[in-house]
Amino acid sequence: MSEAATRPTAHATALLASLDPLLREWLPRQRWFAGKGRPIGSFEPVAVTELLPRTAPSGLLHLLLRVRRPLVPAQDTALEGPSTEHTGDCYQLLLGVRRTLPPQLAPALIGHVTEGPLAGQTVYEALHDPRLAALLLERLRMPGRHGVLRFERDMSVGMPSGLTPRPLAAEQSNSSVVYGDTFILKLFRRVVPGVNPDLELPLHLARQGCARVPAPAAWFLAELTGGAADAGAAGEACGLGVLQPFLAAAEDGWELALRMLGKGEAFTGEARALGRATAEVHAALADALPTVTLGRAQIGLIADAMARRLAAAAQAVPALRPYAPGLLTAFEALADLGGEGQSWTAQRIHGDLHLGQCLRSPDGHWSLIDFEGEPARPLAERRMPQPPARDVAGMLRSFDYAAATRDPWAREWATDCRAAFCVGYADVAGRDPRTDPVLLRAHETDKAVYEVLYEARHRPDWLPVPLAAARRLAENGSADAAH
Ligand SMILES: Nc1ncnc2c1ncn2[C@@H]1O[C@H](COP(=O)(O)OP(=O)(O)O)[C@@H](O)[C@H]1O
Ligand SMILES: O=P(O)(O)O[C@H]1O[C@H](CO)[C@@H](O[C@H]2O[C@H](CO)[C@@H](O)[C@H](O)[C@H]2O)[C@H](O)[C@H]1O
Repeated sequence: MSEAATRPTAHATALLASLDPLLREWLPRQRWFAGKGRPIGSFEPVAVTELLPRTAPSGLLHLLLRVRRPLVPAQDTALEGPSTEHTGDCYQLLLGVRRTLPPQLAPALIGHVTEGPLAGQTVYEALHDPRLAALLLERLRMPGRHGVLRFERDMSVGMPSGLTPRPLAAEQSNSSVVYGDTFILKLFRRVVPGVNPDLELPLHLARQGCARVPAPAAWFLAELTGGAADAGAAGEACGLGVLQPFLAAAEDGWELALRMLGKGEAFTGEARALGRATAEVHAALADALPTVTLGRAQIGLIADAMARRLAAAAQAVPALRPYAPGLLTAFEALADLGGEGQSWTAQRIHGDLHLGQCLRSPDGHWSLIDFEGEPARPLAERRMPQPPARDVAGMLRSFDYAAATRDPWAREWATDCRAAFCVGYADVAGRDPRTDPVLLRAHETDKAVYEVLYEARHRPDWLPVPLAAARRLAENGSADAAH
């Protein structure tokens, strides 16, 4: 967020000061908070919007909050992602405010305010309060502005009022609420100025008639004027949330894969179908948005960026260091191929494709969700055209992850799924991703490096999974000998 866009009013500053001690304690415990393990320096209000006045029984505060942290050593910054001490990270909070919290809302408690404009009030996670979650849906039903917030919708999609809200239990990078098993609202947590690909790409895909993505029905943004100082985002609104049809009967690919693995059943038929779905989405994105040819210079830049990410990850996670020289050979081989005149096409892609981003309807139809890209990467980077091999590599890694949940590691299962996925991809794209082994290996290596950082940061118990892949990729160039 830019400095100018975020000049706080005296009221917003006082409000935030009264919440300061609560948020300091509560924020680091949230899965979506990227600043774990580093002390919070200061909070600054980027925008405060009262969606419901603080009159009985409850008020609804929408808060965009910048969290600044003190200067830390480079390795910690690598672990944390791209935020800097200068800009900090901006988070979206929806706070309910009540005098007393009814027992059913106890799990949503953030804390009791003792000083300032909110003194004597109890603050809690608004999305857990059916009354406040319903109010948000009502706002989405009626396009228009509310302070800095702008609500928009696709008027061709019917949106009944009165749908019962329930927050989704699985807290991931963001937070979601399901309305009457009809819609799901995804609220972005760590927000940056500019077009959010999780709204942008599904809108384009819907306009292309691509049936692989639930089409956005409504969305909301923040208009923070004042000349944004952040890279490439000047004047662009900041995406805050998207409402999509909820595929109530669908099962996500990760759960399904684990279930089938548990029963000793093959997943190759589904893996092949997933390959086809991915290739269809890629084809639609290539039709809808510009593509570019990657020549020698661009391939060199991609290989350099991968090598830099590896160096940063190895610095942050000591356990990765023994494999770094072997992993680097994947990026050197990519740069060499670029030097030999090899070129590839880059296009907009999903950006963080894994089994958990794929939903299978009971009729066997696969949909893809969550086009936000890797949450830790800068927005401009996430919105750049990239080789589709990046998504393919993401899925190949995911089969490896699923296999790693078994003891002993179900390596053959993963190998079969990886091959089937590539065959399915080729069914639609006309070209098997394995035809470009150097490109695929580089992307798979880059993904495994990303995963090492991700797990170190969010789920240390899972770190052995990408580390084992790093070891295999460093030794023999393939995460589970699928080639
Ligand atoms: N359209 C949908 N229909 C059914 N379930 C969905 C839909 N969109 C998301 N979900 C569920 O919500 C979870 C979180 O959504 P996702 O977009 O991946 O959020 P995050 O960015 O927090 O990971 C998914 O794993 C999936 O189970
Ligand atoms: O929260 P997101 O879904 O946007 O993605 C992040 O979290 C994922 C884990 O929830 C993480 O995925 C990794 O773990 C998965 C198993 O839980 C596995 O299927 C993926 O292959 C693996 O990358 C993802 O990397 C991260 O961006």
